[in-house]
Amino acid sequence: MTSAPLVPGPVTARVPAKVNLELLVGPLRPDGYHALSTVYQAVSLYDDVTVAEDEQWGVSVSGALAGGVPTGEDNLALRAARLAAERFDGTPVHVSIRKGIPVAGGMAGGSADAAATLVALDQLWNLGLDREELETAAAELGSDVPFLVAGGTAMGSGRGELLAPVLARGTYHWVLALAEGGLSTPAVYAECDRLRHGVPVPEPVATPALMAALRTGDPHELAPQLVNDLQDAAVSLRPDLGDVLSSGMEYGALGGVVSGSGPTVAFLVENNEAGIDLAVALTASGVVRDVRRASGPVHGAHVIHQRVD
Ligand SMILES: C[C@@](CO)(OP(=O)(O)O)[C@H](O)COP(=O)(O)OP(=O)(O)OC[C@H]1O[C@@H](n2ccc(N)nc2=O)[C@H](O)[C@@H]1O
Ligand SMILES: Nc1ncnc2c1ncn2[C@@H]1O[C@H](COP(=O)(O)OP(=O)(O)O)[C@@H](O)[C@H]1O
Repeated sequence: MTSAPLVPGPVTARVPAKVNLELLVGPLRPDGYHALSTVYQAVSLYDDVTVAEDEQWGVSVSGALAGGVPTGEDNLALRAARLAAERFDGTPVHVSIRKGIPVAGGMAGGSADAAATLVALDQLWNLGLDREELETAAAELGSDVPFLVAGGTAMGSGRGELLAPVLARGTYHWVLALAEGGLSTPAVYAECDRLRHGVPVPEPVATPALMAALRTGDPHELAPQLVNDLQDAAVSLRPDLGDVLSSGMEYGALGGVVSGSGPTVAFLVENNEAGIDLAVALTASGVVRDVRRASGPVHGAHVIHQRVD
């Protein structure tokens, strides 16, 4: 008796969001990107991305946060799948995304989906890619895609795609204030350039005090080191973020910073209980649309499920 050939079943990868603990923005480079020195931390808000063999390329998005995500060729996960197919001789897949990461929120949701797609296809197509091969493909898709493959806490240089490990002890607790609508990353970088016009901008260098704070594992040490050179630009485009930042501090956050290009604001709190208190206070205040609690660091994109058909 001959049995039907085994078809590889759909593979699901889970991928976290990120916050930038430090985001130092250097001069605009000739290729249109800014030189960066950043420290990323992966935090426990997740998208789940499933890839399945199909007759044609496609992508679908579900979940309460799915609004605003493109479902055509612009979707970064679909772009990741097509890039992987070109490079590794793959056939069409359908990508299904369950969104738990705010869209256009400065938490790298699209980049996360691209990272998860690469990791899931590595398994679906049995490619056996090593970390370097995954991160090289990731860098072609966006500056912070390699970090979403890596996860943890890491330093990013170049345009953000060159990663180096950072020694971080402990677990940090975050309250994330979500905003109505998103901010465009290129628009925020452009506003940063506009605000700094005529001011000399040095090459960015990671702050030793931040690295020292991360080695202590103490959120009180980390809080004063949180810094984002895009924050003024994000607040300039969205002045309501100024109120969000001051409310969070008033209600007991140890520190607060706009996440990446915003408009999400990340508040560092002492522990889980303090996170619950701050989330309740911010929600009751009406200054934020919605809040999420998260902790970090967590792992980067990883396979959580493969169905065997
Ligand atoms: C600002 C950051 C901070 O981590 O995150 P988000 O807020 O988007 O999550 C990143 O730099 C976003 O990285 P990513 O979203 O991957 O950006 P990319 O697709 O590579 O670039 C989109 C556009 O952002 C601008 N850009 C991006 C990276 C960089 N180092 N300099 C830039 O000027 C450029 O205008 C570029 O065309
Ligand atoms: N899979 C995806 N998830 C979210 N946004 C996506 C995706 N693919 C493309 N995009 C586009 O990327 C833009 C930036 O989204 P996102 O990566 O969530 O934010 P940010 O760059 O602020 O971290 C969105 O406005 C959306 O148009």
